[in-house]
Amino acid sequence: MAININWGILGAGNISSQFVHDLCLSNEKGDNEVKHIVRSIGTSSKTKGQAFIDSNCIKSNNNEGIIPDLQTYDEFFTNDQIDVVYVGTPHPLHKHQVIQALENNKHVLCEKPFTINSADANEIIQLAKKKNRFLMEAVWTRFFPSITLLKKYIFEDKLLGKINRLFVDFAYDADIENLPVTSRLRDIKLGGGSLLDIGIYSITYARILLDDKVGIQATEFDTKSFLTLDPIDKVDYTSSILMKYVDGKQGILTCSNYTDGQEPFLRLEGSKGTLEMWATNPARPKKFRITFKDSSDPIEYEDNSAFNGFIHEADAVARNIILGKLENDTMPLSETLLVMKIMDTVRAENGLEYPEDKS
Ligand SMILES: NC(=O)C1=CN([C@@H]2O[C@H](COP(=O)(O)OP(=O)(O)OC[C@H]3O[C@@H](n4cnc5c(N)ncnc54)[C@H](OP(=O)(O)O)[C@@H]3O)[C@@H](O)[C@H]2O)C=CC1
Ligand SMILES: O=C1OC[C@@H](O)[C@H](O)[C@H]1O
Repeated sequence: MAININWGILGAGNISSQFVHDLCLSNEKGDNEVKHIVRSIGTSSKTKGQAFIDSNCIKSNNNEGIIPDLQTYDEFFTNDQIDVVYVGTPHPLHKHQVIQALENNKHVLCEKPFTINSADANEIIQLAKKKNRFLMEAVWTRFFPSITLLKKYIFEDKLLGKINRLFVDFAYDADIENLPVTSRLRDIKLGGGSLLDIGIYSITYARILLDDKVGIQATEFDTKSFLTLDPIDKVDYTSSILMKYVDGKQGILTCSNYTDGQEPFLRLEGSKGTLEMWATNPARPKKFRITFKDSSDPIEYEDNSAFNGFIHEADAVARNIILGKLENDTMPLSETLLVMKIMDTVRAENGLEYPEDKS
């Protein structure tokens, strides 16, 4: 079945570029039943928006004959050719922009973290229900083929046996000291710090690999945590979370903006074997190896496709919308709330408050 889906891309920045790259590549290859059409770029600067179109090679021949509109944010939300808005702006803007999109009857795929706290997340989830629109947090990691395969190996085939521990470290040297204080990584008003930006992935891996359930069906767990707050910026650049599930298995989940992490960035230990994962960007699970205690042949997997990996979530969103679904089974809104609540708890334990927490 051919599916056409019309995207509006909000914010002509880094992640929107990477997302749009995959949509255009998919159209160019021509072997996807889903045609992703970029209808509009919502941007604060049309010059920047034009550069975005040029540098990402959005052309009529890879965009179903369409040259996207360049629109101000206000024009963008009332564009009636847009089916679904992709929100690719800094974290604190997400809430208001998701509300604007929903109020204009658009479906929404919103970048992680969905909002700054779970109360705000809940507010927009309720609005999406009221407006009868699809809404999802863009946790692209969950949609990679490697993750589907790993869940089968771990939970159905039980290749690793009984799972005992998971170590995940998302760390890269962001050269914080030399970034302008207005950078979204540093500025508390732009949701700066590591937990909401990259710690969310360490938590996501724990949710994927330590629990075969998702959202409201999740297995019970407990957490303890440490954040180190920068005395000047007042946000965290180092975060450590311990997670313990009711059956005793533990997650040791860390992240840092101060240092490049070691490879493999992830190790899952079971009674029969060990899973390790490698990635230049741990959000993209493109390579893993499972080794066995009984010396049977290891299982190795590597995804060498030219896609960044956003195509998997984009296809899932398009299919859900065409079917009239309001949320996605792989990344339901209750899972967003669950992860947001973990981050609320970690922040409360460590005194990290954003302006949004006070409103
Ligand atoms: N899924 C993933 O792997 C990744 C997700 N992200 C998420 O995407 C979001 C955006 O991150 P990223 O693309 O790196 O950020 P960028 O700063 O590169 O881009 C954000 C864009 O948002 C727009 N914007 C609107 N208001 C502001 C403002 N006050 N300050 C800065 N930008 C503004 C700008 O677009 P314009 O000028 O066109 O209006 C800007 O280019 C974050 O929430 C982040 O967590 C980020 C990286 C990877
Ligand atoms: O989501 C993300 O993944 C990759 C990181 O480099 C980036 O800061 C973050 O937003």
